[in-house]
Amino acid sequence: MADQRTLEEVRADIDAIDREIQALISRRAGCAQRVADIKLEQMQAASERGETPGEVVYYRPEREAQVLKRIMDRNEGPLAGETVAHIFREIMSACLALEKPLQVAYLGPEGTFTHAATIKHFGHAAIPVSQNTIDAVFARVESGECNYGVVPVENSTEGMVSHTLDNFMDSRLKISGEVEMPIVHHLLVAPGTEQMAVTKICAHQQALAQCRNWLDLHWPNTEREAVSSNGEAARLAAATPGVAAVAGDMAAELYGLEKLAEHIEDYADNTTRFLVVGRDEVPSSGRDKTSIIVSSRNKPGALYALLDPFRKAGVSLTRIDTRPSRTEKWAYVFFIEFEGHLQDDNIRAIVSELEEQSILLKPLGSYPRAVL
Ligand SMILES: O=C(O)C(=O)C[C@]1(C(=O)O)C=C[C@@H](O)C=C1
Repeated sequence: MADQRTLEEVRADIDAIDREIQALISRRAGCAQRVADIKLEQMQAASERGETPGEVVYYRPEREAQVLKRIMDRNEGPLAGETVAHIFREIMSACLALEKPLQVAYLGPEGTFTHAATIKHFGHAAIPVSQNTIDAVFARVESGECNYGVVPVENSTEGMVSHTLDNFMDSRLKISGEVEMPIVHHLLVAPGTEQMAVTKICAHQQALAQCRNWLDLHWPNTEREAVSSNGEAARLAAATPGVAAVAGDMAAELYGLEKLAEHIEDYADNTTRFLVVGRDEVPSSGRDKTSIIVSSRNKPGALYALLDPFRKAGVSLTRIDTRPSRTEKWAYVFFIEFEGHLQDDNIRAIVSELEEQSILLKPLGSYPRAVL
């Protein structure tokens, strides 16, 4: 039967539902506060037992991934599952901030896609802390100044971010999570800037590369300048007459820029993947990935020998990349990523087999597969 309610009746129903939702959110926040007390009590008890008293870890990525995955799996519409999950992402972010506000270092400045990935993963109640370099993100987390860090690790058109992989070679940080962001570039200018007034286009080198064909077609004779980040490009466009920036929506919003052209990336499914780094290992969430660094002697069949344990165990590899070892000329290390958790028996067996035949094996962490 068609819905016969009047506008006033429907709005009265919405008001009643909003009161219920608000009451439930407050109850949920109260539960989060109780969880925080329990975590503190558990840490104090461990310290009294003489176990090494670490810091209380309030953020639980495995739990958050489970909550968000369950939201999406049981969603029945009319809102899309991802939309509802984003709402719960913000509720959990606010609940976690009640327990302990997180300081999250990211590759800045404000307006970069890494900034957007940080907000997407941790929600708006986290405190993003902009860093000028990937090295600085690792350093802020290693020093304890920040709780976690977010760094770019690969782009679907440009490949791996080698500087991130190199940092993992020496860092004791663990991977705590991953974020995937569709990379949508626009040509941005200060409000009121006419197209003919643009004399220079600024962007991060990767953004210039990802929009090369579009720029060659539409702006073949305009100077292009690679700058440190898309956020910096947007800042220059806002401050310098005649400068346009290739950057995303967050940069446009932060620097008050207008879009001369939208979606100028050459490949529609252009995606960048980011890694979340922290000081603690993450327990199994049930839907995990593991990343390791492994190196073997430079001999025939060395790579086959490294991959065969995964084949025998039927474990899917999701990524494999190489980087110079920096310690031995023409020796390489492999960054291998695969499904499963270091706590799983089959993964333990693979790792112990790799340890026997490699000269270097460094687990970088097991972490929940991206849900949002
Ligand atoms: O379950 C916990 O450990 C909580 O702290 C609660 C909660 C939540 O709001 O659901 C909040 C923060 C954590 O990162 C995970 C989940």
